Amino acid sequence: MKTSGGSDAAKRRAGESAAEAVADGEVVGLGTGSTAAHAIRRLGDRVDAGLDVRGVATSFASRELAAERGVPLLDLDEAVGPDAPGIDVAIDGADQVAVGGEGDEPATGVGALIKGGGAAHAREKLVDAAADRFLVVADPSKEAPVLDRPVPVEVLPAGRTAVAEAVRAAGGEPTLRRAERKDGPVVTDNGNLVLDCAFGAIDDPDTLATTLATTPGVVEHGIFVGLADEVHVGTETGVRIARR
Ligand SMILES: O=C[C@H](O)[C@H](O)[C@H](O)COP(=O)(O)O
Repeated sequence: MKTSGGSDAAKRRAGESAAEAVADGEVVGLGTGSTAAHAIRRLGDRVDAGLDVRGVATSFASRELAAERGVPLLDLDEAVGPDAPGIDVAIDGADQVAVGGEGDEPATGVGALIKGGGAAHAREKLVDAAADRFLVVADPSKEAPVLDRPVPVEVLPAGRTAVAEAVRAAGGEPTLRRAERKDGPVVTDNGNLVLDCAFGAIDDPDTLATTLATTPGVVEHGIFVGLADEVHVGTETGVRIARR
């Protein structure tokens, strides 16, 4: 599983805090990444202790971990739809979270997110957007007043050059994500490629999200606007919770 900056203890506090917010009987979206993994492990512990939940995985990795930890699973197609239970809450990590507050003040509010460092953002957005409540789990290294990390963009393989041109025309610099342990590109769980697109400071995430979403060949981009309800930020000593 991919890991990122920030201490594992802080990630664990964040993930466990969100897992504790899940109620008996709920359907839970299971995010991807090193922070969401802590939430899945804690949910597994709670299932062992008698909690009745069903998880909806956002990736091959989150499905595997949930199965290993004994969390019962539903496919997304079984969870949403006319006679389906729906998704009560999703717990997912982020690569960057726009928050209010200045300097050393505690973060206030939760704005747009950048996700997809693990190339799972397409399925994550499906699940996170379908949930009644979306809890982001993060460590302080993910908080920023303005989003400025490269935006992961999942593209159809045949569209990668055309999308890269469109990204340049929109003021971005695309880089094809390459695999660390094989020669060649990262291939997503959906069989597509990822362009990491650097735009510098993103002052208007909503407009950039629309531009990327309407570019032919883009399967999904990693800007999540207006979806997060809470962010659980694990620190070295505790957890801060900021709400939308
Ligand atoms: O594609 C991966 C996801 O969007 C992750 O939730 C995100 O990259 C954060 O991962 P981590 O908690 O490992 O930093």
